[in-house]
Amino acid sequence: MNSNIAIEVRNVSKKYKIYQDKPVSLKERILYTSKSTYQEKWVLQEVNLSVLKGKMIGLIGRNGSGKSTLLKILTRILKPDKGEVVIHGRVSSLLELGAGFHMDFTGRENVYMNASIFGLTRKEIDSLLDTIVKFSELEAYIDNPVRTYSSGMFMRLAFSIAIHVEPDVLLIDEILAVGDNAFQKKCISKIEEFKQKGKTIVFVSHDNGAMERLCDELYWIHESKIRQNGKPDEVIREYLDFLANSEENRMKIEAENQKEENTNLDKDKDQANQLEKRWGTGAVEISKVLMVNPTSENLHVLEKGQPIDVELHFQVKDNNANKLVFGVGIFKMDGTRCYGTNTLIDKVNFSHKTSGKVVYQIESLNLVQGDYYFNVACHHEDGTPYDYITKALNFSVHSRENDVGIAYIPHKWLFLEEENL
Ligand SMILES: Nc1ncnc2c1ncn2[C@@H]1O[C@H](COP(=O)(O)OP(=O)(O)OP(=O)(O)O)[C@@H](O)[C@H]1O
Repeated sequence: MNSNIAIEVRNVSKKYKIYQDKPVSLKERILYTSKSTYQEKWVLQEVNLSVLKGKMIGLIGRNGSGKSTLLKILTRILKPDKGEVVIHGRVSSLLELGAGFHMDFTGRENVYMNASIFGLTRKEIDSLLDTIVKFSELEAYIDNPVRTYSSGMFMRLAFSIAIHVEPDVLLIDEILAVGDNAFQKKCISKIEEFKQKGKTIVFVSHDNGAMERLCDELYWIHESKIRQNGKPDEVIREYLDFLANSEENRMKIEAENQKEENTNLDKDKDQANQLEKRWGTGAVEISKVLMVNPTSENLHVLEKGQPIDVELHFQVKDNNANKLVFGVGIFKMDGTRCYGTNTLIDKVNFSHKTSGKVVYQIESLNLVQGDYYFNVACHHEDGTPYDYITKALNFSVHSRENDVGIAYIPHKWLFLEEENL
């Protein structure tokens, strides 16, 4: 093995046994004494990777793709069924440390127990204890049993031990999912400090932004195999495109199901059900709602900030229908209204009486990542409903940013030195 390599994973495969029809009662246990049936499921297949000393790699992939299993194999909590792993140097794993905690012992006792696993003497731990406790910000709780800790406190202590025992290789699983923002920042700057000291790090996280910023190389694990590895920005782009396509397919299937449901509803005379989705006199009918971009594709998945046209195709069924007002409402899938307006509110005079289409043009779709739907409506100026459709269109917004809430509010940040105030 090249002396610059810290971690080498060669043809590693791992399978789990998935048990079926587990007997639940004592009677069942007695009656079905034969061995339980199980299926074998390969959760890692022929995984190869190597990490140079001083480099930080990240593992990304959807839930259940096998990232944590690989980390457990690196930590030696699990043995691979095939292949081998070679690691040079002392390994500290956040996974192992967390798992190694004794719930009835205090935080302080756990520091001693865990650090001693790494070969530190009592004297060495004595001199490190204050630093470990201070970093974890658990001074007030360090003499309480860890079973009384929240998951955030638990991870803070585990992370603090993991980085202070001076390992050569650090394995971290989802540290950014717990703890508050301030602590996450501290973790990230500690990880950066670690990198500068030439330590090797394997990092698993769903925070693509942090992965792109911190890692030298990413491995995308998909359905138990490495699908791609390389420069973080390239791998993340491919990964997001893949997710957007899967989402597109999911939304298409949902749209198809909804279409089918609507057709069934038309046939069904259950008025109550129909009213929930669609109501109005029918004097004007919204026959089609489409989201299109400048090349006129019918879209379901959009990038945050992209321009988009929403087309409302309508047919005037009754010539007495006049003073038409068209409206749209954008909702999150949980029913939260994000925005709503209509041609009357926007003072757009709509005097046409013939069939056609109304286009609601959005210059920049500033919604944060998530799933949404459109409600659309046509009514008379006096409020007489012609056609109201709930969930006329489902769509997803994808974003490479991690802002939260509903919509992006245009803003900037300014930093002024004290002397300039
Ligand atoms: N002890 C176990 N017994 C059986 N199946 C398991 C066991 N642990 C994990 N699995 C299965 O193995 C697969 C890979 O799990 P793993 O936890 O490695 O995925 P992951 O990529 O880390 O997912 P996540 O992002 O949700 O943490 C999943 O299908 C999971 O259900």
